Amino acid sequence: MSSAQGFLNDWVESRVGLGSNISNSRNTSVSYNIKGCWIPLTDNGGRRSLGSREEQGSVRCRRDEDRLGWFPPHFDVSDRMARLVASDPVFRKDNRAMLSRKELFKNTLRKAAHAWKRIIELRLSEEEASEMRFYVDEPAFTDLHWGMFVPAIKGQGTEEQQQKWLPLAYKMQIIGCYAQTELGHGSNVQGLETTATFDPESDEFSFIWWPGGLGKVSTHAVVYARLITEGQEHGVHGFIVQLRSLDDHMPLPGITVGDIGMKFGTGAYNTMDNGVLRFDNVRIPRNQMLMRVMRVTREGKCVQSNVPRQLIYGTMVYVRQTIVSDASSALSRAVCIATRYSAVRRQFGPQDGGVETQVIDYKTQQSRLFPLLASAYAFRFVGEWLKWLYLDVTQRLQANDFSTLPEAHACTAGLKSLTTSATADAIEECRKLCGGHGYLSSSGLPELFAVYVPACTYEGDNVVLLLQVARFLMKTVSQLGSGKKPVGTTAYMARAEDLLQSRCSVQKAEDWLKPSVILEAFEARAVRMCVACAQSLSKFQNPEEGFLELSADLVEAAIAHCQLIVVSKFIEKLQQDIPGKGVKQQLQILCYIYALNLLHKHLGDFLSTGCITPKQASLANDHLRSLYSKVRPNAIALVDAFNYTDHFLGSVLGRYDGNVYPKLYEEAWKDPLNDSVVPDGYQEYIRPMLKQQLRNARL
Ligand SMILES: CC/C=C\C/C=C\C/C=C\C/C=C\C/C=C\CCCC(=O)SCCNC(=O)CCNC(=O)[C@H](O)C(C)(C)COP(=O)(O)OP(=O)(O)OC[C@H]1O[C@@H](n2cnc3c(N)ncnc32)[C@H](O)[C@@H]1OP(=O)(O)O
Ligand SMILES: Cc1cc2nc3c(=O)[nH]c(=O)nc-3n(C[C@H](O)[C@H](O)[C@H](O)COP(=O)(O)OP(=O)(O)OC[C@H]3O[C@@H](n4cnc5c(N)ncnc54)[C@H](O)[C@@H]3O)c2cc1C
Repeated sequence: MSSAQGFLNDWVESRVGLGSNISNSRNTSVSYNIKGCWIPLTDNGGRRSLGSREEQGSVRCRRDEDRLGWFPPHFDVSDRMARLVASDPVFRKDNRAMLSRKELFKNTLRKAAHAWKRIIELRLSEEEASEMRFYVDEPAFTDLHWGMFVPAIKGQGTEEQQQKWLPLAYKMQIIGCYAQTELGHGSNVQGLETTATFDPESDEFSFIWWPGGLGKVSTHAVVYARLITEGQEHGVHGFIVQLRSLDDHMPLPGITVGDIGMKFGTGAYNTMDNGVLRFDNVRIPRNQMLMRVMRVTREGKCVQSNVPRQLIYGTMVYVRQTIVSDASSALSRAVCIATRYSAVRRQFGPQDGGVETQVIDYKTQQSRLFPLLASAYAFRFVGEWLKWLYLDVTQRLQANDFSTLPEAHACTAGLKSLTTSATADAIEECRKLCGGHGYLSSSGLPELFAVYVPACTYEGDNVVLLLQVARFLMKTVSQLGSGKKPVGTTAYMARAEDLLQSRCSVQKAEDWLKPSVILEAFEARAVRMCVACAQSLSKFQNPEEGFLELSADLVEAAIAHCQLIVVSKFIEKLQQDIPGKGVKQQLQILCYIYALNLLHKHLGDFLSTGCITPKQASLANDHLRSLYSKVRPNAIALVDAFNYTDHFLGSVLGRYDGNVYPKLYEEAWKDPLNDSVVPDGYQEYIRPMLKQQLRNARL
């Protein structure tokens, strides 16, 4: 097996030198198997050999029986694509922060074109291509083309429209974006001002619009606009619009298009050409309206199909679901950097002058870091479950069963909100966990934060999305007495009466080790917060007014419900058969840490709703502290299990070999400021100043 195919996991004693290794420090050793790779969990000071994983030729072959069947089966694909990208100089990314916007963007185009060439040459499957794009690790127009333009046509186009447009899109003969947001309207999709007016005379639409989309690359867009026919409005629909000539890339007549300018951070999301688009009486053929939900006849009549009109929002549901899995990736990446560096970094230490303490051994470091590690696993599991839920709802929709659509909407909206907010905060926390060096661009964390943080806004502002969850929850509560049994993620509400009365049974710290106890505490908290909101709402004559007035409380209730989903899916995962000695036990510890840390952070909710007593809260905290000690010996193995190459991590602090300090020094010299010893500007500005002071001194 070549180094490009395998995963190095030889754990050997390495030299103990300040900051030159990643190590753990106590004495147990269990085998650990995660994401299909064999990893010995160790804490015997079992340090790994130096040398980045890409460079190593020695590989321990994985055995099939070591695999965790319940992980997505794509480990091999993912591993192969990661190495392919890491070994290709075109995909180099360590110079991004130094490039001007124009250079940066051109380089992104080069990478996208090169990736496409490799995809064709190597005849990569869709899964392989998607993994390759992931490891290239640079936001680009292709994300929107594959992630939104294609799904919009698939989900909202008729069969005939799919047959016409999809082959062109699959072969990249057209490149598309998703143009929905306007200058004045993003969250409020119904309020879009762009109109598509049907003109029966010429069988064409006309548009006036301002979108956020792709400013420099897309030849086509799915544009969302309010449909007007026969002088009447028929809601927002998607329309395929050609923006640029396929010959010379010039905008078509009536179209003004460009980039909206630099965004947050250097490098970061500026590889993406978010754009401005104006239509001035642009005309498109009638059959370019996506007509799965509603058809417009040649005469301009609207014919509603049997699918619910919410399907027009279907692409957003799809993307929100992918964003939850992406949250786990971004979080695990930041946690991998912070954990490895925390094992390398030493500060203070024994009074007798021995070696200083690894900062990972400080309880404060553990209490900040390990809940984030637990969250990375929790989000991975909930992301897998959400993928399943999405596939399930898609299959049902095809069979004209629309019953689970509201739940799918609530789950994707709520979990997108919960996981992206937590991940953005966590990346920043990881930066702080790395002390001063975390602020260096070469730590990889500032760029990761800048690239990631818009996920809290795009694809639905996180608060707006939680309000959607709250609406769904209030509807569920209001139907409790009507005999309609809540199902799926709200099934626990069927036990509302019991949960409103229940008393937590914890008497000693270990009682918090029972999954049923944890689940019940989270269920009781969510139900009580939802019912309290519903009761407050019922006091308003106008429910919409009440909803606005109580929106902050409703958001809290929605968060409680979404956290319950994550906790319960983690617990469900652990009920499955998990091969590998000690693996289940480690995941159980992470599960408890995830849940008990949330409990600790949201203690106000649990205490004020009477779900637990102050004494039980204090026992939970005691227990949480003891769990950190159990994670500590395996912390490095738990982040190695994410199987990230050094190229993908893009962090000097997170290097696999732990060789942080020499590499930090090396990186510093690469900065263009160090190209010359005396800086440009010395003669103009510094020298005259110094001379002036000299003259003044002489005077
Ligand atoms: C080779 C490479 C391969 C692959 C690449 C793969 C993947 C890449 C994937 C993706 C790319 C990822 C990231 C790219 C980065 C950035 C992309 C960002 C793109 C965007 O931002 S696009 C714009 C997104 N915009 C929004 O999200 C707007 C948010 N607003 C809304 O969603 C809605 O307007 C609203 C829900 C907030 C309110 O809408 P409304 O006013 O119409 O709704 P009501 O509150 O009145 O509700 C009416 C009714 O409808 C229900 N509802 C609402 N939304 C949905 C939905 N989405 N699905 C189902 N049902 C929905 C709601 O519950 C109400 O129901 P009720 O029963 O009547 O109560
Ligand atoms: C990097 C990036 C990429 C993007 N890519 C695309 C793309 O490809 N295609 C596309 O069409 N769009 C895209 N967008 C736009 C994005 O989808 C919107 O910005 C997003 O949906 C938020 O809408 P908004 O900007 O109108 O926010 P606003 O709704 O104006 O939000 C502003 C504030 O108002 C609050 N608020 C709004 N409504 C309510 C309410 N009802 N109750 C309480 N509070 C409320 C919000 O919580 C927020 O605090 C992108 C945005 C970014 C940042």
